[in-house]
Amino acid sequence: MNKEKEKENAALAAVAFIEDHMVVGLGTGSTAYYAITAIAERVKKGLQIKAVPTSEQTATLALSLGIPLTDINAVDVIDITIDGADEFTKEKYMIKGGGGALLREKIVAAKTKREFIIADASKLVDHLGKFKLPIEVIPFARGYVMEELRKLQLKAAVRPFITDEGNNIIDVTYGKIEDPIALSAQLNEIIGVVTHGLFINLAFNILMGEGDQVKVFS
Ligand SMILES: O=C(CO)[C@H](O)[C@H](O)COP(=O)(O)O
Repeated sequence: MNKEKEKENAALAAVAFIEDHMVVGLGTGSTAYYAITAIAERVKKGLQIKAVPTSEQTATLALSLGIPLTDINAVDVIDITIDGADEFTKEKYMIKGGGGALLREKIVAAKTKREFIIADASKLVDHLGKFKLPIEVIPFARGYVMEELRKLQLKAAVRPFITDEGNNIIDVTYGKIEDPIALSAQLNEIIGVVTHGLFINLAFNILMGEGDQVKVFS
Protein backbone atom coordinates (compact mmCIF):
# COMPACT_ATOMS: atom_id res chain seq x y z
CA MET A 1 0.00 0.00 0.00
CA ASN A 2 1.46 3.35 -0.89
CA LYS A 3 2.00 6.21 1.51
CA GLU A 4 -0.50 8.52 -0.21
CA LYS A 5 -3.28 5.93 0.12
CA GLU A 6 -2.42 5.48 3.83
CA LYS A 7 -2.68 9.26 4.32
CA GLU A 8 -6.00 9.37 2.49
CA ASN A 9 -7.46 6.42 4.44
CA ALA A 10 -6.50 8.04 7.75
CA ALA A 11 -7.99 11.36 6.59
CA LEU A 12 -11.28 9.79 5.51
CA ALA A 13 -11.59 7.96 8.85
CA ALA A 14 -11.17 11.26 10.70
CA VAL A 15 -13.54 13.23 8.48
CA ALA A 16 -16.29 10.71 9.29
CA PHE A 17 -16.42 12.13 12.85
CA ILE A 18 -17.52 15.56 11.63
CA GLU A 19 -21.18 16.42 12.15
CA ASP A 20 -23.43 19.33 11.22
CA HIS A 21 -22.87 22.63 13.07
CA MET A 22 -19.44 21.68 14.35
CA VAL A 23 -16.50 24.07 14.44
CA VAL A 24 -13.69 22.20 12.68
CA GLY A 25 -9.97 22.94 12.82
CA LEU A 26 -8.17 22.38 9.53
CA GLY A 27 -4.56 21.22 9.69
CA THR A 28 -1.66 22.02 7.41
CA GLY A 29 0.40 19.74 5.17
CA SER A 30 0.09 16.99 2.61
CA THR A 31 -1.89 14.64 4.90
CA ALA A 32 -4.28 17.34 6.09
CA TYR A 33 -4.84 18.11 2.39
CA TYR A 34 -6.75 14.82 2.02
CA ALA A 35 -8.97 15.72 4.97
CA ILE A 36 -9.64 19.22 3.64
CA THR A 37 -10.66 17.95 0.21
CA ALA A 38 -12.92 15.29 1.79
CA ILE A 39 -14.53 17.93 4.03
CA ALA A 40 -15.11 20.11 0.96
CA GLU A 41 -16.91 17.21 -0.72
CA ARG A 42 -19.19 16.87 2.31
CA VAL A 43 -19.80 20.65 2.40
CA LYS A 44 -20.86 20.50 -1.26
CA LYS A 45 -23.39 17.84 -0.26
CA GLY A 46 -24.85 20.06 2.48
CA LEU A 47 -22.67 19.58 5.60
CA GLN A 48 -22.88 22.76 7.66
CA ILE A 49 -19.69 23.62 9.50
CA LYS A 50 -17.46 26.56 10.28
CA ALA A 51 -13.75 25.93 9.93
CA VAL A 52 -10.67 27.40 11.60
CA PRO A 53 -7.53 27.07 9.45
CA THR A 54 -4.09 26.49 11.02
CA SER A 55 -2.21 28.45 8.33
CA GLU A 56 -2.68 30.95 5.54
CA GLN A 57 -1.92 28.12 3.10
CA THR A 58 -4.79 26.06 4.50
CA ALA A 59 -7.10 29.10 4.58
CA THR A 60 -6.47 29.70 0.87
CA LEU A 61 -7.06 26.03 0.04
CA ALA A 62 -10.24 25.79 2.13
CA LEU A 63 -11.72 28.96 0.64
CA SER A 64 -10.91 27.80 -2.88
CA LEU A 65 -12.85 24.60 -2.16
CA GLY A 66 -15.87 26.41 -0.68
CA ILE A 67 -15.35 25.58 3.01
CA PRO A 68 -16.69 28.44 5.16
CA LEU A 69 -14.08 29.83 7.56
CA THR A 70 -14.41 31.62 10.85
CA ASP A 71 -12.05 33.59 13.08
CA ILE A 72 -10.60 31.52 15.92
CA ASN A 73 -11.37 34.37 18.30
CA ALA A 74 -15.04 34.25 17.34
CA VAL A 75 -15.50 30.70 18.69
CA ASP A 76 -15.38 29.44 22.27
CA VAL A 77 -14.26 25.96 21.39
CA ILE A 78 -13.27 23.91 18.35
CA ASP A 79 -15.12 20.58 18.26
CA ILE A 80 -12.77 18.57 16.06
CA THR A 81 -9.44 19.34 14.44
CA ILE A 82 -7.79 17.13 11.83
CA ASP A 83 -4.07 17.68 11.39
CA GLY A 84 -0.92 15.81 10.40
CA ALA A 85 2.34 15.14 12.24
CA ASP A 86 5.98 14.73 11.32
CA GLU A 87 6.60 11.99 13.89
CA PHE A 88 4.61 10.39 16.68
CA THR A 89 5.02 7.70 19.34
CA LYS A 90 2.41 5.28 20.62
CA GLU A 91 2.14 7.52 23.72
CA LYS A 92 0.87 10.21 21.29
CA TYR A 93 3.91 12.45 21.75
CA MET A 94 4.50 14.24 18.48
CA ILE A 95 6.82 16.47 16.53
CA LYS A 96 4.98 18.93 14.31
CA GLY A 97 6.00 22.01 12.39
CA GLY A 98 7.75 20.52 9.39
CA GLY A 99 5.52 22.78 7.31
CA GLY A 100 6.16 25.76 9.59
CA ALA A 101 2.62 26.09 10.96
CA LEU A 102 3.37 24.84 14.48
CA LEU A 103 2.28 27.93 16.39
CA ARG A 104 -1.21 28.18 14.95
CA GLU A 105 -1.48 24.38 14.96
CA LYS A 106 -0.69 24.28 18.67
CA ILE A 107 -3.13 27.08 19.52
CA VAL A 108 -5.87 25.37 17.50
CA ALA A 109 -5.07 22.01 19.15
CA ALA A 110 -5.20 23.58 22.62
CA LYS A 111 -8.64 24.96 21.85
CA THR A 112 -9.94 21.69 20.40
CA LYS A 113 -12.07 19.09 22.18
CA ARG A 114 -11.04 16.18 19.92
CA GLU A 115 -7.77 16.59 18.01
CA PHE A 116 -7.44 13.85 15.38
CA ILE A 117 -3.92 13.40 14.07
CA ILE A 118 -3.73 11.61 10.75
CA ALA A 119 -0.62 9.99 9.37
CA ASP A 120 0.81 7.26 7.22
CA ALA A 121 2.67 4.42 8.93
CA SER A 122 6.13 5.92 8.28
CA LYS A 123 5.45 8.60 10.94
CA LEU A 124 5.34 6.16 13.88
CA VAL A 125 8.64 6.05 15.81
CA ASP A 126 9.86 4.46 19.05
CA HIS A 127 11.44 7.75 20.17
CA LEU A 128 10.97 11.24 18.83
CA GLY A 129 13.96 13.04 17.37
CA LYS A 130 14.80 11.58 14.01
CA PHE A 131 12.88 14.53 12.56
CA LYS A 132 14.53 17.90 13.33
CA LEU A 133 12.64 19.74 16.05
CA PRO A 134 11.32 23.14 14.87
CA ILE A 135 11.51 26.00 17.36
CA GLU A 136 9.64 29.22 16.53
CA VAL A 137 11.39 32.38 17.75
CA ILE A 138 10.70 36.05 17.38
CA PRO A 139 13.23 37.52 14.90
CA PHE A 140 14.75 39.82 17.57
CA ALA A 141 15.67 36.75 19.66
CA ARG A 142 17.04 34.60 16.82
CA GLY A 143 20.73 35.16 17.59
CA TYR A 144 20.22 34.79 21.34
CA VAL A 145 18.32 31.51 21.00
CA MET A 146 20.91 30.15 18.53
CA GLU A 147 23.63 30.94 21.09
CA GLU A 148 21.69 29.26 23.91
CA LEU A 149 21.29 26.13 21.74
CA ARG A 150 25.01 26.21 20.90
CA LYS A 151 25.82 26.30 24.63
CA LEU A 152 23.77 23.09 24.93
CA GLN A 153 25.98 21.69 22.11
CA LEU A 154 23.04 21.21 19.81
CA LYS A 155 23.19 21.38 16.03
CA ALA A 156 20.75 24.10 15.01
CA ALA A 157 19.98 25.94 11.78
CA VAL A 158 17.71 28.85 10.94
CA ARG A 159 15.19 27.78 8.32
CA PRO A 160 14.90 30.14 5.31
CA PHE A 161 11.22 30.70 6.03
CA ILE A 162 9.00 33.27 7.74
CA THR A 163 5.98 31.97 9.64
CA ASP A 164 2.43 33.30 9.33
CA GLU A 165 3.12 35.27 12.52
CA GLY A 166 6.27 36.84 11.03
CA ASN A 167 8.63 34.72 13.12
CA ASN A 168 11.70 32.59 12.38
CA ILE A 169 12.09 28.84 12.78
CA ILE A 170 15.23 27.16 14.09
CA ASP A 171 15.47 23.42 13.31
CA VAL A 172 17.37 21.48 15.95
CA THR A 173 18.92 18.04 15.47
CA TYR A 174 18.44 15.80 18.49
CA GLY A 175 18.62 12.29 17.04
CA LYS A 176 16.79 10.80 20.00
CA ILE A 177 14.67 12.74 22.49
CA GLU A 178 14.76 10.76 25.74
CA ASP A 179 12.28 12.88 27.69
CA PRO A 180 9.95 15.00 25.53
CA ILE A 181 8.13 16.45 28.55
CA ALA A 182 11.33 17.71 30.19
CA LEU A 183 12.65 19.03 26.87
CA SER A 184 9.39 20.86 26.20
CA ALA A 185 9.61 22.61 29.57
CA GLN A 186 13.30 23.45 29.02
CA LEU A 187 12.67 25.01 25.60
CA ASN A 188 9.70 27.00 26.89
CA GLU A 189 12.05 28.64 29.41
CA ILE A 190 14.31 30.16 26.73
CA ILE A 191 13.44 33.82 26.31
CA GLY A 192 12.35 34.59 22.76
CA VAL A 193 11.02 31.10 22.03
CA VAL A 194 7.38 31.45 21.03
CA THR A 195 6.76 27.71 20.86
CA HIS A 196 8.34 24.50 19.66
CA GLY A 197 7.20 21.47 17.70
CA LEU A 198 6.81 19.06 20.62
CA PHE A 199 3.09 18.39 21.04
CA ILE A 200 2.37 16.63 24.32
CA ASN A 201 -1.11 15.66 25.55
CA LEU A 202 -2.72 17.44 22.62
CA ALA A 203 -3.85 14.52 20.44
CA PHE A 204 -7.19 12.88 21.24
CA ASN A 205 -6.68 10.07 18.71
CA ILE A 206 -3.97 9.36 16.19
CA LEU A 207 -5.33 7.63 13.10
CA MET A 208 -2.56 5.90 11.21
CA GLY A 209 -3.04 4.42 7.77
CA GLU A 210 -1.22 1.09 7.60
CA GLY A 211 -1.66 -0.97 4.47
CA ASP A 212 -5.39 -0.80 3.81
CA GLN A 213 -6.25 -0.52 7.52
CA VAL A 214 -6.48 2.47 9.84
CA LYS A 215 -4.93 1.92 13.25
CA VAL A 216 -6.14 4.07 16.16
CA PHE A 217 -3.89 5.28 18.99
CA SER A 218 -5.98 6.61 21.87
O1 LIG B 1 3.08 20.18 11.36
C1 LIG B 1 2.82 20.31 10.20
C2 LIG B 1 2.91 21.58 9.47
O2 LIG B 1 3.42 22.58 10.30
C3 LIG B 1 2.33 19.14 9.44
O3 LIG B 1 1.24 18.60 10.09
C4 LIG B 1 3.44 18.13 9.38
O4 LIG B 1 4.58 18.76 8.83
C5 LIG B 1 3.05 16.91 8.55
O5 LIG B 1 2.99 17.27 7.21
P1 LIG B 1 2.73 16.17 6.10
O6 LIG B 1 1.36 15.67 6.30
O7 LIG B 1 2.91 16.92 4.80
O8 LIG B 1 3.78 15.09 6.25
